[in-house]
Amino acid sequence: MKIGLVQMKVIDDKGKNLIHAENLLRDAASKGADLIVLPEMFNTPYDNSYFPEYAEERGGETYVRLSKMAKDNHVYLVGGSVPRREDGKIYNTSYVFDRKGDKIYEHSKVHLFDIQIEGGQHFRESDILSPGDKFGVFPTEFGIFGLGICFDIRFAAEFQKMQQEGAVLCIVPGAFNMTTGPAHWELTFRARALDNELFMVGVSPARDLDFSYHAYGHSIVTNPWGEVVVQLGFDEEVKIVEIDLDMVDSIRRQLPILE
Ligand SMILES: NC(=O)CC(=O)C(=O)O
Repeated sequence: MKIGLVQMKVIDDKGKNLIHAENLLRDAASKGADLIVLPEMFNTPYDNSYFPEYAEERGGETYVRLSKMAKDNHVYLVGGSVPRREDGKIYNTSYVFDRKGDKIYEHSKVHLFDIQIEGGQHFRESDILSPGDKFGVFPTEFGIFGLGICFDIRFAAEFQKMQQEGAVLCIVPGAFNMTTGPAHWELTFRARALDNELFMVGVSPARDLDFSYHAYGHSIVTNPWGEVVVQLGFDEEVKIVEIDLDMVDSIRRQLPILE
């Protein structure tokens, strides 16, 4: 299968972010992508101060546009994530659409990004966002896939559970930063892939020094042997990556740790 990684720049204008995502997604689809992944918080700058203004209910403008992008381009789409409003709370939510534009799954970030690294990054998503309460998997024509959002990747047991529920590939829209990115981005994607002998796909926003939060970029695909299949730089880029999902069974047979 071919995966389109859309490492896009995100600005303080939801309408322009949506148009930009549509254009980049069309480009990825025209190059043969079956599954396209957008970054964490792709319609808003990644900063607590923007989330209330950008938040929409499920079924809002961003949701409708994502569904149309999937249908018009006949692709599976993991719509990065967006601030979602429900019952007076805001969640960091990722919607997944199939080739017909039907929503087949959604995940709200369970483990919120609250860190205080001495001399480095500070962030408290929980000042504004509420956590999701579950992880799961969803079927596709290629096999069963799992989904987490950014900080969720640090919780190995959640990915082990997705593997036990049949996942052969897990997708993580994420926005690590210039403290955690160089230290842990590649490491966590390789580790979760190797622990569970599956493919991992991570898509970040491109870095933009005009905003308070400097995303690491480096969108990545890692394989069941724990290798990096592809890793981008920090700038905006659309990349198509071909993977062979038969590698999952092959590695699990040769190195039967999951048994
Ligand atoms: N956006 C995030 O959740 C960032 C993150 O997980 C990190 O470790 O950095």
